[in-house]
Amino acid sequence: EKKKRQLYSPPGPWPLPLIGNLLDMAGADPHIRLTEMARKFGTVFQVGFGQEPVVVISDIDLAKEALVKSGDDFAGRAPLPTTDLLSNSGMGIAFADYGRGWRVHKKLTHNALKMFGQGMLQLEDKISQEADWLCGYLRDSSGRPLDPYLPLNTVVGNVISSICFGKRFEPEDAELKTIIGYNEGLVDTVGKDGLIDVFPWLAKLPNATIRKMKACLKTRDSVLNNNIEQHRVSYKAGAPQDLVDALLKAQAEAAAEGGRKAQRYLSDEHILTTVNDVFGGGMETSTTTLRWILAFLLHHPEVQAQIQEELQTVLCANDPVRLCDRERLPYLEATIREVLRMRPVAPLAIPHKTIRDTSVGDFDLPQGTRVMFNLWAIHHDERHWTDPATFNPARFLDPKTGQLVRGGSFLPFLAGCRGCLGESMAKAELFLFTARILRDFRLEMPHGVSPPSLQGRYGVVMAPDRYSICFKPRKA
Ligand code: HEM
Repeated sequence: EKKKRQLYSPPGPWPLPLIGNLLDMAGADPHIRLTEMARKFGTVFQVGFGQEPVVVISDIDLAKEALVKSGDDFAGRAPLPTTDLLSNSGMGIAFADYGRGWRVHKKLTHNALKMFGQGMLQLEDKISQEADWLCGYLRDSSGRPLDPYLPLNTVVGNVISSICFGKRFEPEDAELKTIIGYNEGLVDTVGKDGLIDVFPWLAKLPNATIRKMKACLKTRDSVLNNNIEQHRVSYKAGAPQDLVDALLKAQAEAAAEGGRKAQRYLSDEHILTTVNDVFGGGMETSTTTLRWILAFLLHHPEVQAQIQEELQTVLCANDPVRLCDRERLPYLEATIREVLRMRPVAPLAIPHKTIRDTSVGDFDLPQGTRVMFNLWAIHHDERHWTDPATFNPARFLDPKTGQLVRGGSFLPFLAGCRGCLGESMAKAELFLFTARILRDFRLEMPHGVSPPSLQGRYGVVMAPDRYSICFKPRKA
């Protein structure tokens, strides 16, 4: 049916030689500029990052058509200098091109997440344990101003670490601090100095971003290698206890089979890159979303109060909060969704590439086309949302029943075979941590300080600036 229609090349601003549309991109964050361009050129348009044209999709139905209905047509990744450095030239999951290596690692990791947490009570227990620790830590602050960055990073990091390495850390732990430190450094450098990724030859010149990145990667490799080596010693054949065990088991099986799979897809470097993707993909994203949630609640005490009332009505006094309570706490869920809508931590997701000639809407996309999904534009689409710039959790609720409504122009984890690997884990963390914090504490700004800016700094992870909160205990 697609073949019969007349298809066109996506429209877009006229590119200059060499620099393409870089001048059109200047002066604002890329997701904002690209949203403005979509208003002018349409929900599928083309823009030149240097000499490389990129097609930008800014409509929920077309995004779903590309990601879900068109199967794996859009499931490729294009190499970029900074992500190549991060991923040892496309190993692991997030920055690996479509193909057997990506599939092997995504499947192994997906299964390990299922086995060691996700989808099972075990994950809920791990998060609840961390929430106990978190609430204890916040209580110890006795309502004095506290920056939630470190404690949130600790609990989120511990959930991931227990799945990857089978261990957790205290916040003062030197290894945890090193992990948080290099992750922060990588978030600060990957994809940030956009020019390096637009003009790859720049990466070959002396360059502060690349230098910083390489230093972080050196530390990362040594921390992860240490843990992997310890597992090599402790792993009992046949009984994997965590993700690293599961990857080592797959490596041993592939080696026993002979052939080239072990070297081609399951070398030590491959294993390291996958573990890094799970830490990298899971830590800053979830921590940052939790920091956005708290920031919005500081601006909207009425929303905070309504969530607390809902928690009080639905849960009995000292009952633990459980994942199965999500259905009964629709306003809390709606608030989390509203924050994910307004501040998608990855507003342009990760760039995709078409793996064969294909189409989206009325447009023709040859094999190898770079494609970006503009989540910011999709989440702020005025055709779907009234006053998209206004924070209003109730937009996710049916006004008659008060229950959550599905769908909407909303895709914070993307979709399809390239979609976020940690979606259920992230949702469980956002729900349980937020519920526990709000059940135990009233969030207040320190005296005389205004609530944190909701502007956000653009980067691989779009984050609010650091801020402090007074966590006032709600009950003895
Ligand atoms: C609030 C938290 C999170 C958000 C908003 C988020 C969002 C996203 C988005 C938008 C993508 C890009 C998908 C694409 O390009 O199609 C992605 C990919 C990914 N995420 Fe998440 N994520 C979160 C948490 C996590 C967690 C906890 C993990 C760890 C298990 C994780 C692991 C990954 C991986 C490995 C990928 C790459 C998938 C692939 O390329 O096939 N994410 N995530």
